[in-house]
Amino acid sequence: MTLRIGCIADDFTGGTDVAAAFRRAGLRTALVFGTPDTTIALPDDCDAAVIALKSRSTPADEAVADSLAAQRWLWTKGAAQIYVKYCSTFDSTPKGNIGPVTDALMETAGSSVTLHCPASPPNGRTVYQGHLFVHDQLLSDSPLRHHPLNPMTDSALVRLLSAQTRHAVALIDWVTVREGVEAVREALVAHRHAGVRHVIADALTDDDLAVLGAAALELPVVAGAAGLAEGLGHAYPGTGPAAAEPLPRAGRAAVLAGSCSARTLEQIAQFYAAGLPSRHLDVLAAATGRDVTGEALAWYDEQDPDLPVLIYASASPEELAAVQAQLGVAEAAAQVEELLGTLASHLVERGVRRLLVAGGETSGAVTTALGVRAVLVGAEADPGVPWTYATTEAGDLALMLKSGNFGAPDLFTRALPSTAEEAT
Ligand SMILES: Nc1ncnc2c1ncn2[C@@H]1O[C@H](COP(=O)(O)OP(=O)(O)O)[C@@H](O)[C@H]1O
Ligand SMILES: O=C(O)[C@@H](O)C(=O)COP(=O)(O)O
Repeated sequence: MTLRIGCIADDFTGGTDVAAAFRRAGLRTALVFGTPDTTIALPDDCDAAVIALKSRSTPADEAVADSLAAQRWLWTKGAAQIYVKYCSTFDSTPKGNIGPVTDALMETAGSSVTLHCPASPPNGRTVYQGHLFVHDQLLSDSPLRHHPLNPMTDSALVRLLSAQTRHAVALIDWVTVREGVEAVREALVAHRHAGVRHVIADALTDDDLAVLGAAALELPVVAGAAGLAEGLGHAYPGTGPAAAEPLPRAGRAAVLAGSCSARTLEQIAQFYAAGLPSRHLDVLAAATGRDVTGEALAWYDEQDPDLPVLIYASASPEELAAVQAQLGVAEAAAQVEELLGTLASHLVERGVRRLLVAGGETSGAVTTALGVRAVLVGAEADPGVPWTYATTEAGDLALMLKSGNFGAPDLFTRALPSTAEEAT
């Protein structure tokens, strides 16, 4: 098996997002969680493999080391091109990690120029004159300016990336992108001759990203969000729509939510409003030693097995601030991850076979607890939110890992219909 493309994603849900993009482009795609070792085997006939790391907010030297290890592994599988997947809101700080990781991967690949574009039009992220927009707002006016780890207070991508690399950064503007593949290729060559290493491109639509993907096909390293990955995927010869995999239907369905993002809170409210069973986890009580997991499992055992259930730690901004003030941010997060990871293992042991997880960090905790290292990527329920298929010690599992802000408000109820609804 030889991969057409290998991808390194800087978080787990970013990994599912980009894997879904490759699949949309017709590539049979595998997703691996964490730096792979020799025990990880890819399914046969994969065209693309995504390694999802937790390198978005780690110290830059760790992110570089993990990414280089992932690159080495992807090379052993034959990947000729490496795609660096970061967040469509360019989540990073002046210390990194987008600049240092991309520089290191380019250096080992012997590459002198790369193309970047964080646009992801289905999720409202576009780039114009090198400025990143989130729907109708500049990134720096959007809620991302309040991000707890990397507040995005600037929208100018050339300036943001210049702070993270000692190499020159420049822009290919939208007018050039609209001129087509040859114009972009020529601009890339001109920038390379001028000593520019990182070229950021404007993109407003998927068509723009298709142009960029075709122009970047020969570059050893390309970087951006899921949109450019799809553009690249479409540019590979002989790719076409992938067949949908069947969703395992036998077994119960559950949602575990640890994201406190506005969209996840809406999805929780919608699930509750539909009259479906949901239970909130008391994080403060867990921190005092109460058996919150045991109580939640006893509650689960009493529910109608034909209905999906929701168990969540997710909290409103006020509630979150109160818990964090009492426990500290790290301890609060550790409590939540321990609760949701343990619950995931117990639920799968009890027969849950469709599991939707809301939140990037939360998804990391759940996959780790379940011992899931590699999955095959299936159909999307919403843009960037695919079903994936895993094998666990307890049996086969359909797993949906959702980035906090992704998915329509009715995602939970739509993705996990009750057994009676499915039968109709
Ligand atoms: N009730 C709560 N109290 C304190 N922290 C919480 C609570 N619920 C969730 N968290 C924390 O909020 C963070 C949510 O992050 P994550 O799962 O990555 O979601 P997103 O994708 O929305 O960023 C996690 O670190 C989680 O531990
Ligand atoms: O590119 C994107 O927007 C997503 O794939 C992503 O990385 C979102 O980040 P989290 O919400 O932290 O999962």
